[in-house]
Amino acid sequence: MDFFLDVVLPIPLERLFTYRLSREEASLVKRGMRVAVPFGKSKIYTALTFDIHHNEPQVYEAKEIHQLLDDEPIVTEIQFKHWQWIADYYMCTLGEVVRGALPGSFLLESETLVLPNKLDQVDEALLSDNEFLILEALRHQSSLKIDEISKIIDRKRVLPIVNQLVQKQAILLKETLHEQYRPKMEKYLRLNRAYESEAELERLLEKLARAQKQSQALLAFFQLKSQQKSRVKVNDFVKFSGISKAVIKALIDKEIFESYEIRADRVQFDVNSKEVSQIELSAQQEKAVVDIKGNFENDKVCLLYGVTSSGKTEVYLKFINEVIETGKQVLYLLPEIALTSQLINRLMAYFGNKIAVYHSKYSLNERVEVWNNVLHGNDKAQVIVGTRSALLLPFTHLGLIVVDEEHESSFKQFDPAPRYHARDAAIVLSNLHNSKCILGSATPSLETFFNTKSKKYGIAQMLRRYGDVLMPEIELVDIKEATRKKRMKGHFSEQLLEEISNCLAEKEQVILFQNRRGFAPIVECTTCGHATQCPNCDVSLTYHQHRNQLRCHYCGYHMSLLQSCQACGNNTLDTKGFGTEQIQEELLKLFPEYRIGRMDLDTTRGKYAYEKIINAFEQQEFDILVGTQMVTKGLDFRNVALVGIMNADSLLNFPDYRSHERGFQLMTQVAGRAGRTEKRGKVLIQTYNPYHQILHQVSNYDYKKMFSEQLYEREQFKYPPHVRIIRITLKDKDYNKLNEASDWFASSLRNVLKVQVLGPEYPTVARIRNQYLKNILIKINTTESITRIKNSIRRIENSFNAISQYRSIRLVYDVDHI
Ligand SMILES: Nc1ncnc2c1ncn2[C@@H]1O[C@H](COP(=O)(O)OP(=O)(O)OP(=O)(O)O)[C@@H](O)[C@H]1O
Ligand SMILES: [Zn+2]
Repeated sequence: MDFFLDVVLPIPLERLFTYRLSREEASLVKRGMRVAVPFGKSKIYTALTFDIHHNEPQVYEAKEIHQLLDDEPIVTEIQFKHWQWIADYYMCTLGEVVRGALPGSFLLESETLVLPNKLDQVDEALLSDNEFLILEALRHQSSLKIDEISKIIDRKRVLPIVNQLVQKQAILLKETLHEQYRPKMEKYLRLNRAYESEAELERLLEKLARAQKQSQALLAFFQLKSQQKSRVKVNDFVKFSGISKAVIKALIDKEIFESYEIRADRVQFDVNSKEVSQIELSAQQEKAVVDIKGNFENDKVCLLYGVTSSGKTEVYLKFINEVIETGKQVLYLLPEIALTSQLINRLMAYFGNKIAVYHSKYSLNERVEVWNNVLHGNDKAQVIVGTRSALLLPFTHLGLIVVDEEHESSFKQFDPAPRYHARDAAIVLSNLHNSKCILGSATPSLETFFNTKSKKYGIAQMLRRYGDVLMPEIELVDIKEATRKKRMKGHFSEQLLEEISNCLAEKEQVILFQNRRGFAPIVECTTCGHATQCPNCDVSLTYHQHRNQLRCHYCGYHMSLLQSCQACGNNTLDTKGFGTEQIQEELLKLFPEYRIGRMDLDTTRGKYAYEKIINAFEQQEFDILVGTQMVTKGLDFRNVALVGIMNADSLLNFPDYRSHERGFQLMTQVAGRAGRTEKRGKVLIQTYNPYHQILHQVSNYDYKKMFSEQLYEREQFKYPPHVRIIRITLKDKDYNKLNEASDWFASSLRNVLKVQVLGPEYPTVARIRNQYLKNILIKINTTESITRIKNSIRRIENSFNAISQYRSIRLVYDVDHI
């Protein structure tokens, strides 16, 4: 009897693909292993095995597999179930989920390039013959394809060898080139051991008697060391003593001091582990723990609704601790990579090496390592901290999922497919594992809070800050009046400037929030009104002063700033609106003696740029931090007394049913960064419209009012959580064709579905990278079967694809579009 194997290819194919297996291969294959298979004319793909059977495919000749790549499955049954759910629910293929889930190096293809890494440092004694041959070839050639390697060593089965060489750091795969993981190193200082004894030390001080600065440095070193009772960071030392780096260097050259480096995240662990291994919860936190447990007993997902700085993290820690004591795994999801670094230090202090981190900025190597550790249930990866893709790891016995900042829209993946919501997919995963799930937020999403009202989820609340610190006082500043009376300095009201000065005088720090990056979003001619547009997208170019450039934030197009207007030729170009760069620039003039940092997409491009800025602000190397919404998220700074929101109106005036909810969340979150330790913080919100209801809800911390008002509106106008939304986007370079096609699609939907169909409509930015876009929204009552509707949409899609002139059009489904 013949054996056939169904595999999942990591590409958008609707169906599984079938290959022929030998009897021997069939005895080795288990579901969830990788196989290399030929596909198309000449390509080799890595695919996942799914099913063995005896049914020969009818419409194509089944090819033989190329080779088996694993001895054991690398994907679990639960993962397959979960991924299938994601594919069905979010209307994509299982292959797309697989591609999104597996670390790239699991998916080597015939085209993958292999490059030499640290060839000189490789110990040849540890290489197999084949490994040696490959490295020899790489000494003469800058790169090799997998196929070429196959020829060199004269065998088909090369991927395991390639992986070995990656592990040995002898080679790099092309994708890894951009992603070299460099741990953040911190410089420390210590006294040469030769001077440890008192006698030697005295002799040294005598010797230095004439080098006054050097002996001062030495004394300061001892002072600091006895104060902080731990290792001495070079930066701390400079700040503490005012001793110049030149003097320190002189002492290092004389071999009196020694400098050394430690991986930053490990250091925290070394220092703190003894001091804080015990979690002492406040009464409020204890109560929350009891409430959450109550809900767990009823098998409910539980929302931990706790105001900013109420100490939600410690509550999670308590649960994490209990779960890992039973030997189970924990997944801790965060919306943003930036948040992981602050959190990891905190977690390490409690759980040491049981923590592993997983997100896209980690190298392929490390991701594979974490994958394997999770799969084998190793201690090293008992608690996984990660962003949404961590949800797709091969957990074997998951006991708890924490989704922190559950309201964040970055939990939803936009591009490419699978366009899943990590919070919702986490709840499904937690059900599959029979595990517990906590969602946490100070500003829960309307959906989640609604689910607690309808008793679908449980809720635990913490309405006071930890240590009973008062919530910051929020003041609305009317800048309409001030602008009219010309009493603004740049974009700063008198009140805001005064508060900043007071704060700086007290040696406290300030965060200023502006939701746009760059210098100014529009450069406009005051004579003819022409604004410079992106040639590829329907948006105005943003002015970036630092580079004297106009840039498109959608496609990256840039040009240098023109001297005169392209349309009328007059020298009357002026900027309109403002971004973070302009605020920073104004601050540099207003407060020349202070240090001003900026955190936005432009300053956080490098891999560790994020961490650097956050650390520098933590270490008070900046007095003021200007930022976009990056500064709003869950960061815990100790010394921030004032938060300023430069312009609230821009947050509330988006043409989007969510803009009020989002505005509330953003402002409340950024306000929450102020006054987290003892002294009450202050927040100033500048606005042209101080009567806006959302601003009042923000300044009174009235989440519940916001919730009920918004919920009422959503009910009136039929938006989530009262309906589900599927957004269909059509894309094409041809404007007319797109219009025709999207009309066709929308009217077919209207004919077939008995639900509300809106559009087609152009989005706010109707053309991106020369592709025109049109959206169709489908609103589905929560009582309706969403599966039935998706099936109908698929049938319409099939008819659509049968129309030859529409074939170039791309269709993108976004289920639960947010
Ligand atoms: N039980 C505790 N013992 C000691 N310190 C605590 C305790 N609970 C909270 N804290 C401290 O209070 C501060 C705020 O806690 P945390 O960062 O967990 O707040 P949060 O509720 O997550 O706030 P946000 O929503 O703004 O992120 C932290 O610096 C934390 O170390
Ligand atoms: Zn563009």
